[in-house]
This record gives sequence, structure tokens and C-alpha cells, in this order.
Amino acid sequence: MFFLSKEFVFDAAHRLDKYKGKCENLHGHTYRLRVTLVGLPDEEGMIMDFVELKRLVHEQVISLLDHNYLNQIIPQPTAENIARWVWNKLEPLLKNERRKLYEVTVWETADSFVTYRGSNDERCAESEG
Ligand SMILES: Nc1nc2c(c(=O)[nH]1)N=C([C@H](O)[C@H](O)COP(=O)(O)OP(=O)(O)OP(=O)(O)O)CN2
Ligand SMILES: [Zn+2]
Repeated sequence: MFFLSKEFVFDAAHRLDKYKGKCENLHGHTYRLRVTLVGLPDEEGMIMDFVELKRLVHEQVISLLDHNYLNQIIPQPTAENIARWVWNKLEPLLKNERRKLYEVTVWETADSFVTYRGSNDERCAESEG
């Protein structure tokens, strides 16, 4: 099995509702996003063409989030909720008979990040973003 990843960067503003601290105030981050697929190469030797993955993630995610106010798009936009939102956007578009989305990682700062691997891993009832 192969794992294929591509990373992206976007800048956005957010605030965390009911957060007791500085993050309740409007502020921004340069977010980093990593999308990872798992699968087997096709006859061209690719799980997925990096060029096509870049196009898809830009179209479905980056173009919506970059230089935007995340609270207008994702309720309570923590790194967790952003990662799940990205997963929900991309998962149906990436799967075929040889590959599927494996994980989504969102860095809020250089040393703070969350990885999401889909609803099978979730144990809590949550509101979908
Ligand atoms: N589990 C989570 N915890 C926090 C999140 C989150 O998304 N998931 N988000 C925040 C805030 O957005 C905050 O901006 C992040 O704060 P922090 O990690 O402290 O980042 P800083 O760069 O501001 O850290 P400094 O050490 O002050 O430079 C909070 N928690
Ligand atoms: Zn923040």
C-alpha cells in the first residue's frame, strides 16, 4: 500500500465562540493543510496525479478558505472542525477502486495540528461542519 500526500497553505481569520481566552477574539493564522491518500498505483504508476490533486484541493477547499473569515463557512472553526470539513468536502471526490482519502491534517500554528481520519474513528456525537 502507498500513501500519497500533498500540502497546501492558506491564510484566514477566525474566532472561537465561548473560548475563555485570547482565541475568543478575532485573529488570523497561516494554516497548513496536508491531504493524504492511500492506495495502489494505476497503469501510469500513480495513485493520483499530484497536478490533479492540487487542482481539486484548490477548487474545493483553498479557494473557499483562503483570505476568508472561517466562522462564516465552518461553525466553531477549530483545527478539528476545519479538518473534518475538509475531509467531508474531499472524501467523496477522491475515492475510486484503487485509492481513497486516508487523512487530513490541519496546522493552526507551526507546532499545533490536528489529524482527522473520518467518522469511523469518532466516538462522540458531533455537529457536522
Ligand atoms: N484543540 C484545539 N485547541 C485550540 C485551537 C484549536 O483549533 N484546537 N485553537 C486555538 C486558537 O485558535 C489559537 O489561535 C491557537 O493558539 P496557540 O496554539 O496558543 O497559538 P499561538 O501561536 O497564539 O501560540 P503562542 O504560544 O501564544 O505564540 C486555541 N486552542
Ligand atoms: Zn486561532
